[in-house]
Amino acid sequence: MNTKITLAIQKSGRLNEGTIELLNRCGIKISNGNNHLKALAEGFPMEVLLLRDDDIPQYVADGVADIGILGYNEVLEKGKDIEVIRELGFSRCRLSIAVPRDVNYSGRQWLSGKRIATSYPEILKKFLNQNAIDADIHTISGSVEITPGIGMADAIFEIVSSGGTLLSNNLKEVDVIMKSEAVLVANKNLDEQKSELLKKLEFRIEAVRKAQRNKYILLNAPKDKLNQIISLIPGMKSPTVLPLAIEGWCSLHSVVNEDDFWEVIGRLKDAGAEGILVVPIEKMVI
Ligand SMILES: Nc1ncnc2c1ncn2[C@@H]1O[C@H](COP(=O)(O)OP(=O)(O)OP(=O)(O)O)[C@@H](O)[C@H]1O
Ligand SMILES: O=P(O)(O)OC[C@H]1O[C@H](OP(=O)(O)OP(=O)(O)O)[C@H](O)[C@@H]1O
Ligand SMILES: [Mg+2]
Repeated sequence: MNTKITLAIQKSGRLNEGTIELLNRCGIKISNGNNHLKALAEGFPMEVLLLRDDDIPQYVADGVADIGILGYNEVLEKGKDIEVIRELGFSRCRLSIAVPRDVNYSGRQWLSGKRIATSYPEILKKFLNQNAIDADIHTISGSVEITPGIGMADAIFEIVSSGGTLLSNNLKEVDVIMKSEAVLVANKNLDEQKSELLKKLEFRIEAVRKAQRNKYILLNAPKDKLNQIISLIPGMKSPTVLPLAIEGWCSLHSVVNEDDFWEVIGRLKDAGAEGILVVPIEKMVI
């Protein structure tokens, strides 16, 4: 089968690094860098289009690209008829209302009659409609945070991550409207062969994401505490238990989820575990 799947990714910017890293972890290397609009991938039957992120929804909807990677915020803003396949766990941010630091923001109705600057007018429009707020939307493509300071707007609706840009422009975040992260999207009418390739890519992404969310854990445990310790780290099927050279002790190998990692470590120590080692997992297939 000679079919290739065409993936649209951001040429440069906030998504580019995370996208390339994810592809690399999936065993896919983009060969001729990012100086071209089109690149060939090694390690997967794939062609890559390097675009501005704003254009990706249209390319995917039209079928010029079969699949794409972009921020969920941009998918919502463009409102094209494309399918969101899965979240990818990078370029995490939120879209928030922010106002000058000295404003006494009493609630959403404060926005009534105000001028709000944004690069995401459609998402903002929907939010204002849902809350029955009548406000002026000023659409600009960048540097939204400077607009209140120069008297162009009373509030902004923008991407916030660390909050550093707001801080340096004397603004404060007052309302988080949505959360976003990079997502994999697809054209809704892929033929059978391309759907098959998409499934293979999803399988690789799933293995990488699972590995990122989990850690491999090795520890020594007194045999009389084994059952209690096993219940704390059940692992994929069950932990591996190996005898130690010292009588009455064994070594336990398992997998622990990153989210409850510190809590579990604390409980393992309380239960008598010693010599705890935690190592990253490269890929994880269940
Ligand atoms: N500070 C941030 N932290 C995390 N994610 C972010 C941040 N800023 C933007 N993003 C995410 O990355 C996406 C792309 O952001 P970027 O600033 O590179 O866009 P852009 O300037 O519109 O790029 P392009 O030139 O491709 O149009 C955003 O739509 C958002 O999903
Ligand atoms: O809360 P922070 O961590 O400060 O991040 C938020 C900023 O990041 C993005 O801009 P970016 O830095 O990508 O610059 P851009 O204006 O070129 O998009 C976004 O548009 C915000 O301005
Ligand atoms: Mg853009």
